[in-house]
Amino acid sequence: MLETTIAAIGPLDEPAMAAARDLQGRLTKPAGSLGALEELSVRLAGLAGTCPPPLPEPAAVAIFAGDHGVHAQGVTPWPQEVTAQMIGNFLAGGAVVNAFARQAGASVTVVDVGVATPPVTAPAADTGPRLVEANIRRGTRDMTVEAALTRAEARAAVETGIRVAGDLIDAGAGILLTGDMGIGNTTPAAALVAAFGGVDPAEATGRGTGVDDPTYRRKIEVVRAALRRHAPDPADPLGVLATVGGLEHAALAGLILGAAARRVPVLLDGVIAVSAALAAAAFAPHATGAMVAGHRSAEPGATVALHRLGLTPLIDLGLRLGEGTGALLALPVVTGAVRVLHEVATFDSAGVAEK
Ligand SMILES: O=C(O)c1ccc[n+]([C@@H]2O[C@H](COP(=O)([O-])O)[C@@H](O)[C@H]2O)c1
Ligand SMILES: Cc1cc2nc[nH]c2cc1C
Repeated sequence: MLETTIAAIGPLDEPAMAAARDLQGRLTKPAGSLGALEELSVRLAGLAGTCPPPLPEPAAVAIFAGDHGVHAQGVTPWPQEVTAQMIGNFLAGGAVVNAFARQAGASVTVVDVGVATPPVTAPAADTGPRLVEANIRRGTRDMTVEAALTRAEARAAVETGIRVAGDLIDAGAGILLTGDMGIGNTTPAAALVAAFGGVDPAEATGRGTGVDDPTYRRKIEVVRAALRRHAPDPADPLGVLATVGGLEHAALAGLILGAAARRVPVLLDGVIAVSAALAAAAFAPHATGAMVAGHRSAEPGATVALHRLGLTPLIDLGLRLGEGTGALLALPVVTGAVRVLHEVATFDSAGVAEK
C-alpha cells in the first residue's frame, strides 16, 4: 500500500496553474495585491488539475496520538498518562482543537496509533469527535537504547495514516488538517528534523511543552545520542521513522502521502507535522505540492523543516500547542485564497477600467 501510494503522487498540473495565474491577473484588484494567497491559489489549482480548484470543504482534522519510550529520559515535565487523558478530552469536545474545529466547521477524528495507556473513551455520539482504534504498539521503545520501532511497525503506522486519509476523503473531505497528541513527541520530532534536515540537534530541538534550562540541555543530548546510535540514512525514510521517530509521526507522514496521492490539500500544523512532512517528502518529493504550512510553530525545528520543504507558513503567532490548532486557525486563509478564484469579478465582467 505504501509503494502504490508513493507511485500515485505526481507533479502539479502546469496548464491548471497557468490558467489560475491568468485568472488572478484579470480579477478586480491590483496584480499581486493578495500576496501569498495568489501563489497558494495557483498551487491548489495545480494540485486539483483544474481552475478554479474546488473550495477546500469540508475540512477534517486527524489527530494521531502516541506515546514515547524516550519519556524515560526526562525530556518532558508531563506524565505519560496525559496523552490518553487528552484523548478523552478531545472526544468530549473540551480541548482547544475542539473549540477551533467548531469555529472552522471542521470534523475531528482521533486516531490511537500508539498510546501507552488505554485511552479514556467518551460515550459514542453520531456527531462530534470520532475515535479510530489502530494501536500498533503501546508506546515506542526508548530510541537512546534501541530503535523506537521495527520497520514493520513504522510501515504499519504509515499505512494507517494513508488509510485514514483515504477514509476521510471518501467521506467527502476537501482538505485534511494534521493533528497530534503525544507527551514527549517533540523529542522524536527534533530527531527527525535533524536527520532529514542535516542540522545539528541543538538547531532542531526546542522546549516542547516548556522545559527548564537543565532539561533542555539534556533533551538536546538525548537527540544527539539517538542519532549517534542509529546514524539514520535520510534516503531511507522508513528507517529514519523506525529508529528515531514515533508512531504518530509515521502515521502523519502516511496521512500526507495519502492526501497527495488523492490530490487533496493537507494543511500542516506544528513541529510534529512538519517533521513528518520531511519523511513524506523523502518518500515522494512531489508530495510537497499538496502541503500547505498552516503556521510557524515556536519550536525551532519547525522553521528548519519548513525551510527544507520550501514552505512559507500562513500564520506566525508563536503557537506551540499542537493538536491541529495552528492548522485550524489557518484554514480560513486557505479557503479565502480559493474563494477569490470562484467569486471575484474580472475587470471585463465588472466593467472596471484597467491601468
Ligand atoms: O505543534 C507544535 O509545534 C508543538 C510544540 C510543542 C508541544 N506540542 C505538543 O506538546 C506535546 C509534546 O510536548 P513535549 O514537551 O512533551 O515533547 C504534544 O502533545 C504536542 O502536541 C506541540
Ligand atoms: C495539557 C496538554 C495539552 C496538550 N495538547 C497537545 N499537547 C498537549 C500537552 C499537554 C500537557
